[in-house]
Amino acid sequence: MTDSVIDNFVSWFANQQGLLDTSSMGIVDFPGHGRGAVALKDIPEDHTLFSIPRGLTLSTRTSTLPTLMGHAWKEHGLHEGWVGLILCMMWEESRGAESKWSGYLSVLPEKFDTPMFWEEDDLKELQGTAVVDKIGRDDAERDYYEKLVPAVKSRPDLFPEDKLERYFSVERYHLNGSRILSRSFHVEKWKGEHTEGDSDEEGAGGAEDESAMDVDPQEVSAAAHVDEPVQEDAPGSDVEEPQLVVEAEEDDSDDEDREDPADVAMVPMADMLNARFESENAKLFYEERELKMVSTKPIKAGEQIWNTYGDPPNSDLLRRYGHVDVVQLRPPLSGTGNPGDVVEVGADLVVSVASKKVKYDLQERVDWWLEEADDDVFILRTDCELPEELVSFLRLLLQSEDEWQKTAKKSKLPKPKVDKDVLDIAVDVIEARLKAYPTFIKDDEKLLSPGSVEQLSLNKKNAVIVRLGEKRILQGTLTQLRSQVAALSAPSRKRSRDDDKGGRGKKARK
Ligand SMILES: C[S@@+](CC[C@H](N)C(=O)[O-])C[C@H]1O[C@@H](n2cnc3c(N)ncnc32)[C@H](O)[C@@H]1O
Repeated sequence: MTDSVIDNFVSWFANQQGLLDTSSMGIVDFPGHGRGAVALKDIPEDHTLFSIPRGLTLSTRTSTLPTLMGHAWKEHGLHEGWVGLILCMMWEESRGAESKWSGYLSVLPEKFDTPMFWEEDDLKELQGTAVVDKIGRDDAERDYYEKLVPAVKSRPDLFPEDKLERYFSVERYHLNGSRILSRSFHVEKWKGEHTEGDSDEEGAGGAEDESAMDVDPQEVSAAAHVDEPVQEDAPGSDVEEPQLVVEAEEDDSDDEDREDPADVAMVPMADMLNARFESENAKLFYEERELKMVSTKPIKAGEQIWNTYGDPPNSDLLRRYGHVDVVQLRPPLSGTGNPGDVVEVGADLVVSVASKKVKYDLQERVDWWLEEADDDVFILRTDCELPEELVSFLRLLLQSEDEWQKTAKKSKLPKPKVDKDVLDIAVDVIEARLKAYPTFIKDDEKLLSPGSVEQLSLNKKNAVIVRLGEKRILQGTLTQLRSQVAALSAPSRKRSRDDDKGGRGKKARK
């Protein structure tokens, strides 16, 4: 990206009433990271680096397209998921300089390194990882053909024939979906805010967010902040995952997963910041009329200004952003990788391992578990502890018929207490999970070693880093389990209270 492109973007931002402290922050290329923000001088904590008027965010609330389409917006299902925002982005782009966001859209990426765009040969390298089943290309495409195309065809006045191929193709649809996946924020309305054009017809509104009701200025300081990304499904599914979440601090609603698609917004300038595990030194806050990027730590001149993407595992970083984090790992793991990595262990794998060990049928208790605990995936982390939910599930599967009848009667999940039987079966489960990967740890370490890693393409290298991170967690968990088995088997040793405890010692949910 040349300086002039960035200069044009910065001028556009200023012309649209965005305020950038150009003496404190610059935008430069960071090799391997694309563009990012750099501190041009020492910046104290709590300094506003830039602010963005709400009307400059791009969402289905701020684009005029939903209003222009009227009832057809909802009739075509554009008020659900990301398809509406994708269409707004395509339409704004098709308007060229007439669009308020032309200076922003022209700096958005035209290419992604995410697995959504990989060839089969590269995708094979991810076998066994949490990425494979979550790419969601088919779901996304269904929305394109079933909602977007009929909507576009119904309004040739808005979507002229000669612009369809260039701006409204399925390729542009995926590209804009990936722009949302890697750069959008969750921006809620200000409390009590009423947007002109908003009505009970969800998504029918379209005017800019400037008609907010009067808010006590005191409340401005209680602004909410950008928080962790929601980790859910891929674009095209019902529940979406904006890159970053701005949420009201006091809002603890149970419904937070069911986000309003109108809250998903592209935020010019704020999406220029990169992120790295636990490196955050700036964060986006929202107020009644604007969003502000504020330093959360002192930043030295020359340092990169980092936002947070919520420190997700490498599987999610790769799938959503196209990069991975490699930093120092913490004990019990060693070497480098992403301390936020996880391994997903499906309940179906656990059941298939258990069913080889027990003589009774497990279906009834599995159905009960799914009903009561609603957990069909267990998450192992880099602490290499058995998750308490998995311990509780294993205990359930190992219960005698009598015990199981009592459990069902009490309607209470088994306590996550580890004993030899649980440990033995947990070892079998982890060993079975390791078999999902076609290569061994030593193979991956060799591929990433100096002299070898240079031969790998970026996609292959990232895939190996993701799967190695997961395998190290499994191997570390196996090591811990085996030492627990050895401790329990040692006849003379008095067991400590810790030997008895599974996972992190908390009670299983319920
Ligand atoms: C919100 S944008 C940040 C700005 C972006 N670098 C650009 O050039 O426009 C997110 C994208 O930045 C890149 N990125 C962010 N953090 C990174 C990191 N730690 N390492 C490599 N790439 C990173 C990834 O390509 C990601 O999809």
